[in-house]
Amino acid sequence: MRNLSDIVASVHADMAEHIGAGKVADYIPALSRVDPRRFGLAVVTCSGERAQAGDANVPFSIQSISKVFTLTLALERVGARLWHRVGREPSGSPFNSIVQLEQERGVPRNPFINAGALVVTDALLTGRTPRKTAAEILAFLRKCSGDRAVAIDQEVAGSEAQTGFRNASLANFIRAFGNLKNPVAEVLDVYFHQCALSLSCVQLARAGLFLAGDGVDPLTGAVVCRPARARRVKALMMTCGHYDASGEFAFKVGLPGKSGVGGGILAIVPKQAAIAVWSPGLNAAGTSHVGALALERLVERTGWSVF
Ligand SMILES: NC(=O)CC[C@H](N)C(=O)O
Repeated sequence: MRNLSDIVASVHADMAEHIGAGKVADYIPALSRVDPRRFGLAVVTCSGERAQAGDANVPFSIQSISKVFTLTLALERVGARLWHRVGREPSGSPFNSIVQLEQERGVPRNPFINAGALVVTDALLTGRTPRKTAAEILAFLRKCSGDRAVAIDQEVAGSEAQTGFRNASLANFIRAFGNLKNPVAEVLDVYFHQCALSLSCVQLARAGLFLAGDGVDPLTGAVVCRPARARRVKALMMTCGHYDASGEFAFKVGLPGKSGVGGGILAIVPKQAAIAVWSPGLNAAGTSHVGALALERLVERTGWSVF
């Protein structure tokens, strides 16, 4: 393999003709204002090697990528009991779909669709206030990234609340089946704050590195979760991380990944590295168009596909 920095630079160069493609999320002003020509890429390996390109130090809204971290936290807190309340199968439906919830009696298909993420957030909230819960999620991201500067964008959180009618519907529907334990307003409050976490590619790749290290941060030795948990979170990222485009991402990239409508993607190379890419233009499934393409090229050149 060529030098990692050279590969990352070559992927960045190859994206020049694609940058700007896709549709920037426009459901809230703070996202619609983002320049579609932004592109960042960061890689951190388990041996501490780092490479980055473009806007890799510019913070962006990680949105649904936060679901990877809340799932890890909730599993640590409530253990396997969580699986009585949320499934582990791909949904084949868009991230904010409600259709399966009625047929499946309020048990969401998986923790990465919005319905499932709301149940996971509810599990984190039990016994705590929304404020404390959001603060714990933020503290977890700061711990994983090793960066105290990681923050929640309060403007994004506020706009999510003003426009979150779908999420409110999902939460009320789940609550009607008894699968939310806390008041809907509190669950939504925490969920909107976790979606508003703001990290750069460098911070996000670093934060995800414990998943490459089987639950242990390979650079500090800190234990984040048990190896089996890290393996399972990665399995779900592979099968469900991109909603109804998860099969396509596995086919083209071949890594466990999680997308967010802010245009970020976190991808994990088991035992080797964590990668974060950011380009705000989305495909129809809400995954960064150029981000997915950049990962495809990176994996071709590193041989990092798990398949
Ligand atoms: N896919 C996403 O990133 C969705 C997150 C968005 N805030 C929502 O809940 O609708």
